[in-house]
Amino acid sequence: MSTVGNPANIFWHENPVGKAEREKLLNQHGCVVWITGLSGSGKSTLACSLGRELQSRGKLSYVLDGDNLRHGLNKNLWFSPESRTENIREVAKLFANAGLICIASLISPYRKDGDAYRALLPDKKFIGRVSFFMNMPLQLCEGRNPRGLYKLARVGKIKGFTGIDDPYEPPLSCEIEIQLKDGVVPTPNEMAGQVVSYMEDRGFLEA
Ligand SMILES: Nc1ncnc2c1ncn2[C@@H]1O[C@H](COP(=O)(O)OS(=O)(=O)O)[C@@H](OP(=O)(O)O)[C@H]1O
Ligand SMILES: Nc1ncnc2c1ncn2[C@@H]1O[C@H](COP(=O)(O)OP(=O)(O)O)[C@@H](O)[C@H]1O
Repeated sequence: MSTVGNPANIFWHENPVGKAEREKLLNQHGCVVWITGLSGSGKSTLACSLGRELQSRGKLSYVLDGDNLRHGLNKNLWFSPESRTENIREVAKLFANAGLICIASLISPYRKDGDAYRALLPDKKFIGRVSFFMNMPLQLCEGRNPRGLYKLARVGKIKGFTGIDDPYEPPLSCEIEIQLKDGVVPTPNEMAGQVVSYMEDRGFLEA
């Protein structure tokens, strides 16, 4: 019997420098800021603005964008339910463990996956997470239509597009929900400010 790929032959190596030491060095807590929402809801915009705000405060963050990962690490994944579940998952946890503020921006359309991410990052004291729901109406996202993908989905040239012929299940619980205020979209700076205040209040920005 072949032993290639047998998990019994794979061993965990403990690193003498632990997360707490890395965090002390960086003076911050490694955590995942999870941003979910429809395509065009503003996830990447918020992620960039938040990254910039944290940088200006001397905090080390890194944006993991669903689109970007699909250019490299996840380039073999497509948009089947299984692939969507696989996308990012463990990578965010690794970044948080490295002591970084990992800003994970991805549609993450299925509720059960959101629950799995929460289970993956269970203890706020060690690997905290802040879930963000960009609760923007489909009509607005579709109207923005930044890469013309909604149009293609509407005429059946892209199959299984989230919000059109594939579901988006809004999360049942999240730390922060971004919504229109009197029909107006908050500015990227306003949104980033909201997350930073949340993180400050909960001590994520100091070790
Ligand atoms: N079928 C289908 N459904 C949804 N989105 C699609 C699809 N095909 C391509 N795209 C583009 O891929 C981006 C979403 O990638 P994600 O990794 O965030 O999606 S997922 O979490 O795995 O569902 C998404 O980018 P964003 O607009 O940045 O969200 C789309 O531009
Ligand atoms: N708060 C905002 N105010 C104004 N325009 C926005 C805002 N957020 C996003 N946009 C615009 O909407 C489009 C889609 O945003 P993007 O961040 O790419 O969404 P997503 O990553 O969810 O697909 C972009 O053209 C962006 O400039």
